[in-house]
Amino acid sequence: MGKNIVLIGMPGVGKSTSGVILAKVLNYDFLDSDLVIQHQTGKLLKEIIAEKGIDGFNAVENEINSQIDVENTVIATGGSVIFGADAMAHFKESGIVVYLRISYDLLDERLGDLDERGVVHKEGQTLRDIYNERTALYEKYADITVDLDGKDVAGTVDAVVAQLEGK
Ligand SMILES: Nc1ncnc2c1ncn2[C@@H]1O[C@H](COP(=O)(O)OP(=O)(O)O)[C@@H](O)[C@H]1O
Ligand SMILES: O=C(O)C1=C[C@@H](OP(=O)(O)O)[C@@H](O)[C@H](O)C1
Ligand SMILES: [Mg+2]
Repeated sequence: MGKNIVLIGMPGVGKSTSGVILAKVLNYDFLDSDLVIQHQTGKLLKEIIAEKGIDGFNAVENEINSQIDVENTVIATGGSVIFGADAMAHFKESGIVVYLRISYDLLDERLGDLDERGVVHKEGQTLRDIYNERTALYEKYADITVDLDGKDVAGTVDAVVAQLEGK
């Protein structure tokens, strides 16, 4: 079975944008797990968040990601997937987990309004809080970490390919 390449990282780092190009370069398939969630539930992510709240969304995200059954596929996950222990265990087993890391300052510049963007967070959490809480989890699950600061999409893809070759 050909292992998947599973992209994790903060929203706005380019998991979806760079992921599809990475798939072309590697001659892999591409899957955006946010779209799988929307397809399976028949709802937009923001509708699920509005209806079920953050914990409810994370539960749906965890369950659907745990059941993704593909191979030789670049999977762009949603930024909050790391809150789902089952999903991450599944991805660790069936893929190489690649953490696309961005500095806090660049993320702050890149992300617009957190609510508009649908970033799941608790009431009152700042971007700094979210960044710190998630960084520990991204690091915990990463097989490979690629630093994105100063890289455009092509540079990101090249850096991921180079690190995968070393694996
Ligand atoms: N390396 C990059 N440099 C600058 N902008 C980028 C880069 N990667 C992605 N973007 C832009 O950031 C936005 C969010 O990218 P997206 O792929 O949706 O991120 P994610 O899936 O990680 O949330 C898009 O507008 C995209 O064009
Ligand atoms: O990080 C987050 O809280 C989220 C990121 C989104 O995906 P991207 O990381 O692709 O933007 C999407 O799953 C949802 O809006 C929640
Ligand atoms: Mg995405």
